[in-house]
Amino acid sequence: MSGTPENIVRLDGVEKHFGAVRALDGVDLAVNAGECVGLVGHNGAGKSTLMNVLSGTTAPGAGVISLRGVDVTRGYSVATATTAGIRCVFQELSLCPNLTVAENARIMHSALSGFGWRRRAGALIIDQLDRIFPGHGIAAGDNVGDLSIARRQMVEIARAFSVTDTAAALVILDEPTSSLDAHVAAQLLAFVRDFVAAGGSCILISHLLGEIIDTADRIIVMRDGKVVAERAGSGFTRDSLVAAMGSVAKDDAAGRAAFASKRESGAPRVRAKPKAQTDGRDLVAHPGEIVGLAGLDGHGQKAMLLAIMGEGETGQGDVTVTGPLALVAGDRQNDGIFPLWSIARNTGIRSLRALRTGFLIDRKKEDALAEEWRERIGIRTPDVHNNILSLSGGNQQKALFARALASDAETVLMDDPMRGVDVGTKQEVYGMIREEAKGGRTFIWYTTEMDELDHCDHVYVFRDGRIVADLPRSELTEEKVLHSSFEEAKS
Ligand SMILES: Nc1ncnc2c1ncn2[C@@H]1O[C@H](COP(=O)(O)OP(=O)(O)OP(=O)(O)O)[C@@H](O)[C@H]1O
Repeated sequence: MSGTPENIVRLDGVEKHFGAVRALDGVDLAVNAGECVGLVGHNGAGKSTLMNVLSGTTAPGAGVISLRGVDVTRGYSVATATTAGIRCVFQELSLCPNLTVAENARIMHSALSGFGWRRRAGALIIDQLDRIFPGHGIAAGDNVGDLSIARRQMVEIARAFSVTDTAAALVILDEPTSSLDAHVAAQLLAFVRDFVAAGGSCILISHLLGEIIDTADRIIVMRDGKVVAERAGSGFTRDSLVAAMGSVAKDDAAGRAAFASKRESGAPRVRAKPKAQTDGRDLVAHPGEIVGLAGLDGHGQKAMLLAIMGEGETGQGDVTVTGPLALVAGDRQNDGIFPLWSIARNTGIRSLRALRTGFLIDRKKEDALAEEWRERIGIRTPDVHNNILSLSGGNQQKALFARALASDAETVLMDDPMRGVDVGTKQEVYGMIREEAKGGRTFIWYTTEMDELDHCDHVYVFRDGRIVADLPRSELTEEKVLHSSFEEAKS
């Protein structure tokens, strides 16, 4: 059972257990040359673990791995995978933040050694960025730690597709568009189709079912560590995919229609004017409102959220806030989780006052809060005392939501918060946000997903650090948002 030479890679009966958790429970999978395989499944289904096995970073507990028809299970490693041209774009990006873009390219491509390596590494990565993301605005000498998460994602993708001594035979992309805006995501997906047409192979992991259906030749659905469905991409609709995932997702259209948008009057809870704003526009959010921030990524939306969070002290704008705030950070790894702490401590950290007994944090109260939210938001873990890093990416994101929603914040700021969250959970969280807003909570929500703007009472479109459009929900259309996003800001 070691497949045929057409199989770039083939797995038979692969298993991986983490204690009691069966992350992979007998997975069979084959990828051929010249095809894009879509991989979908709920948060914690086992997709990233499967990718880690393929890339050689996780050794399976059982099963057979073969490359081009040859059984390579014994001693399979990162080096074996690299030599075979298997490249990965990880969900939690793997670039070194203290190095430049060119230096990060050098780390992956050992052929870039010797005299003038820095110049050659820079040329290689910039050339690939130009090919995939024309107009990317990234320079070879930029420090990766200074780049936005979207740009870091672009560098990681370009690095995986770059060719030096070994060609990229199979590129595995784990949620590659989750922090890209619609325009840049479309550039990537078009490139993937070209790469596959030229004989390359891709595994595309995503929770954005539309992009999977449009891009993948074949779609594999995982549930609880098993492959539960496999068909040609054209054989699935969004609904049949959701059903195969065993997701509880309901069509949210009814919920959205029933949601009566309103612009409240009276004293706002937040009033904020971006630093670069030269006209009279400002962002206003009243109690009970859901306010959306839109536009192409990197045009001042995150700076606006941080200016509000810092109540103007970041110097990024004029801000007036009343009441406590909480932030669901966009960069989960760097700004969101405390990686050495348990799920319970990560959930409770924004509610310390409520969790105190006397001067001390009451661990029983902290556990009770974490248990309550594990149930409410469906965090998949056998134990809330486990380290936060034992959760899948989407489940870590749910813990960050729980942290903000469980807090006493009257205004919750959300920086593209659905990154990596599965379709079923998203619908539940949308419902929770609407309920909380009905109860008087304010949400200010930056999103790169156009559909999510439909949940907002009011949307501000950003361009070049300024608000360029201000749309009540009744006037909101995708066309208007795109038009404003690309329009030059008037000074
Ligand atoms: N290092 C680890 N220690 C303990 N459990 C782990 C570890 N890595 C993964 N798991 C568990 O294995 C299961 C599968 O996780 P995996 O990250 O593969 O899911 P996923 O399908 O990629 O989810 P997501 O869509 O959220 O990224 C989860 O229950 C997760 O908690």
